[in-house]
Amino acid sequence: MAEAVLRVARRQLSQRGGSGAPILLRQMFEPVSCTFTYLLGDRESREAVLIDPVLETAPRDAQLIKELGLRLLYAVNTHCHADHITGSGLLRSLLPGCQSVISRLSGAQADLHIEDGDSIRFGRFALETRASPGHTPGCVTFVLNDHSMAFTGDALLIRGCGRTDFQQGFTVSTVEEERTLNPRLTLSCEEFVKIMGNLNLPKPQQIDFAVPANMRCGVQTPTA
Ligand SMILES: N[C@@H](CCC(=O)N[C@@H](CCS)C(=O)NCC(=O)O)C(=O)O
Ligand SMILES: [Fe+2]
Repeated sequence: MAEAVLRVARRQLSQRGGSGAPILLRQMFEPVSCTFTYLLGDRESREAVLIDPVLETAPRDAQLIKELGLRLLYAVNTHCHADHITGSGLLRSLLPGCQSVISRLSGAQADLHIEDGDSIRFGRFALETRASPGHTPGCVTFVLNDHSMAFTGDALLIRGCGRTDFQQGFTVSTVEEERTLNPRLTLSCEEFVKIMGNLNLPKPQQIDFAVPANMRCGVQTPTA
């Protein structure tokens, strides 16, 4: 499912971090599961993080990271995905030094487990971890430390939200837009619970093998 980048408090999609230093941002798309993967890097130190990589496109992402002269520190997951296998396990093999990351509450394996309030640092920047359960209990949102961007995974979608009935575009919007225009977020609590309990969506096609694989950080080979 499409991942949403939200501009917080009406700020334009920032190319500058809290330190006043330019940040490198790339959005990449995986067409089978319609997943957006985000690469963020510090142009000075060349340290980078990748948010929600997909197994099939991990080699593409690794190639881009090498071409840009970046050093990937973390391949992070917003949640244990049901519609695709994460690329975080493969990336730690393709790019030595990269660590896989997911929330402790996801119950999934990873090199690093994060919790609400934890910061993921890369160069002069950091992603702040905010718990955003609902779609899954372990869903987190990553907020850039200058609060210009938020990566919400499937917890909050543009004009929608992630389904709540299983396992425990240039896609940009703003928190204000979603508060006022999102058809689900403008309902009363009772109406929201009723709608979400009656979506009657089919199971994601890859769920039966994607979730078990993602509980093991995707597909990975042992590191030396
Ligand atoms: N067709 C897709 C899965 C569609 C789906 O269930 N999407 C999830 C997010 C990915 S886990 C969701 O929460 N959708 C919300 C909605 O309102 O549609 C597939 O089979 O892969
Ligand atoms: Fe999901």
